[in-house]
Amino acid sequence: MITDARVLQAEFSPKEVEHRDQEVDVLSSALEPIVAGQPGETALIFGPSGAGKTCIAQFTVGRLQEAVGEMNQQYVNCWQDYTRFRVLYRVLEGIGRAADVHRQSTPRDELLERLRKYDGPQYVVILDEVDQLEDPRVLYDLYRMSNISMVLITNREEELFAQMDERLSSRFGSSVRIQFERYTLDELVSILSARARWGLVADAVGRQELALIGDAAAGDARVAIGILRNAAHRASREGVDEISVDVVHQSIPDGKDEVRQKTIEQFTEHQQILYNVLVDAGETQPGELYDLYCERVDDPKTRRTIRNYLSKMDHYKLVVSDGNGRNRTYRLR
Ligand SMILES: Nc1ncnc2c1ncn2[C@@H]1O[C@H](COP(=O)(O)OP(=O)(O)OP(=O)(O)O)[C@@H](O)[C@H]1O
Repeated sequence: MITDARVLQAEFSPKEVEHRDQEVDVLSSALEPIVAGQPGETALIFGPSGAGKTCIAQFTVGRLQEAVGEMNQQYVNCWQDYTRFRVLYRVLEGIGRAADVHRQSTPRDELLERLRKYDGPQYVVILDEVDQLEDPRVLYDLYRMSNISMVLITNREEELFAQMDERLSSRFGSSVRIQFERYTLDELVSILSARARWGLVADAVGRQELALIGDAAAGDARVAIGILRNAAHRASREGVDEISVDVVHQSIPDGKDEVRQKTIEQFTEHQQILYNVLVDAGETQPGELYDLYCERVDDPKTRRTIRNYLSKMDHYKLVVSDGNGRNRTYRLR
């Protein structure tokens, strides 16, 4: 049944992308000056979870690198690398200048100085989940570097700008904006068909089954691929060569659950604690949640940081079992 398991993984970066020609074109135009050795315009990509923002950014920057030849690129997930220091570290890492940096002892100014001295080829930095930065001033640090271009990705534009002071928002207010919408059912079906073609035996799944998966995924390609992956494994276990409607129905809860579980596994310690507070407390107001969270940690993050974490969990529509076999989505705002 499965001929290439990698293409059914969420992390897989496809060589061909479906249905985002316009978004690819706008981002390519923003970065076009790089072809002539100049920095590109800052691009700001926003839209809901699973709409292909990361995939399209990586695809477009990858394609540009192939065309330009000499160009550097780095992907930073600000959900994981959320401090100013860690972002600068990752940016230096992308040009091979971070090997001797020590988290405890190297001063941040030293990192900035190294970046300022960078005079190599044009360098594109993709900052994903950029609204999760603890200190958005790092965007200004990067903005001032001569050979660096930025692609910023966030779920909601307002959340990013709400954290910026006037200087930052006026700098980034003129970024090239690219809005991503949820995928339609037909679009999800063609994304899934491509994955089935690359990763499953011929005729393993029909259009009707793919449409069922797409419908359950409600516009989110990550969830759709997760359900397909589960269905393929289930069919393999059952020793059949075809994914039936029944198999799809049985795979929907597991597929969704796996995506949720993966998201939770990526949480930092404080996000994990907050998530556990949420699970234990059920439907609660954000203010109460903050107090409950503070009771469980010695060094609480600020209210603003916790609000950011909550809004992220909300975007991921984290569904938690209430222990009675029912699932419920916690309302966070
Ligand atoms: N147009 C597309 N063609 C092929 N695969 C796609 C496309 N869009 C998304 N995918 C796949 O769907 C999955 C989710 O996409 P992606 O991570 O880009 O979503 P996102 O919008 O960045 O979501 P989030 O906000 O949750 O990070 C990935 O496995 C990606 O490869």
